[in-house]
Amino acid sequence: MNWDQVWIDVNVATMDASSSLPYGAIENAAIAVKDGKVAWIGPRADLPQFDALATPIYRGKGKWITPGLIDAHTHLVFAGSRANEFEMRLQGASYEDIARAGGGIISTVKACREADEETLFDLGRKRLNTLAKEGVTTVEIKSGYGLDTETELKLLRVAKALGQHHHIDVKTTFLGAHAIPAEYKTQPDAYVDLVINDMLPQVIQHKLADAVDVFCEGIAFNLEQTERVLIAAKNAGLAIKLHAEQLSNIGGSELAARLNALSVDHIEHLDEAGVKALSESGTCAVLLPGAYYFLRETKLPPIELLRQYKVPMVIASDFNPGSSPICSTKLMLNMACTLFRLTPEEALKGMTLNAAKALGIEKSVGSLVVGKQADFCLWDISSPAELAYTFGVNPCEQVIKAGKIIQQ
Ligand SMILES: N=CN[C@@H](CCC(=O)O)C(=O)O
Ligand SMILES: [Zn+2]
Repeated sequence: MNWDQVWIDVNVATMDASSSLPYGAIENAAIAVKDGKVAWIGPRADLPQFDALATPIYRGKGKWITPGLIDAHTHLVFAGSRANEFEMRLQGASYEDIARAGGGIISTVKACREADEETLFDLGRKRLNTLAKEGVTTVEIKSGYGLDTETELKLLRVAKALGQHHHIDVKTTFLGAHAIPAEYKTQPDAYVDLVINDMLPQVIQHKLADAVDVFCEGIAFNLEQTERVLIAAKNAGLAIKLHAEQLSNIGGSELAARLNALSVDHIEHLDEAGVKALSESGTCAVLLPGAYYFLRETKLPPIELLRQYKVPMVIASDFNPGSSPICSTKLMLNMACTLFRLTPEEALKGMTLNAAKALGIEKSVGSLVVGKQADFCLWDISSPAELAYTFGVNPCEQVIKAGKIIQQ
């Protein structure tokens, strides 16, 4: 056999959907990589003969390999800070009070309109570096802090550039319909027209987004406005996603399911009819424990129903300055278990295979099987449950992206 690299003496949580074992685990395993892809994976004892003198061999000393982590929901290109709102909330104001008074998303919009691309790029790169240290190999980045054509395009250009200059793969999502900007406060439908007729065509023309998202909520866009944006995106051939049922239930998830969205995100207020709709359409449920924690929400997402209806559950950081200023996948895995009562295996699946599904890239990443991209991490842990169990220690020893060691 002629391989580029081989990892031996490792245990692998493959997250292979066809395995009946927890985590799809193969103990005392080996992985061979060729041309950036997994060329062979299985028990070490079955590893075919290869030219051991000509092939770099990495010995894992019994440590664990998992697929590279995928953070499927972030707003990580932003300027400014909202620590003042954190203080206001500690004095009794709610997230909605602050948003309705012109703070919240709108205050980050002001900072992003003022920031130049270089500044935004530098901020974004530091955040990607932080995620990479914790094993992230793919991240989704949304726009949505511009709310005018120029700034929305600027944020997407920065997100794209980050993907081109960083080892982490970046999937971009156009979220022009994130909030109603002050200039359109009294005419939200005219803002939706702007999103559809001015922003979206330019996003498409410059190939700036893989998907389109809308914040469907009482403080943002109603069902009808949401549907208009999602249909325009679909007609243009883009994938769609939705921020839905975060603070109330206005039926966003059922709409998203009817339109075959890749995912609905937040969904604390989702009911059984909504869960059923997701299950029928194959739409993923993206759970965001960081926002749940930071906003001190009390309504839990319907985890048991999601299990019952076999809706793929995804865990993401939602990293943003307002509702989840937390740039840590490890903490998300932990909170998915402690706050939402997911098992560590469900949480890890939510940041690997199911996260890939939520981005429409599950054919190439998300699990370790022959033919998929060789994106994986070597962790100094004694069982995969430790990834969700500990926080504040970083057991990530090596990150491999498309077969290249990008961090060790
Ligand atoms: N819910 C809407 N959007 C973001 C919040 C962004 C903000 O508060 O800046 C979220 O996913 O939580
Ligand atoms: Zn979000």
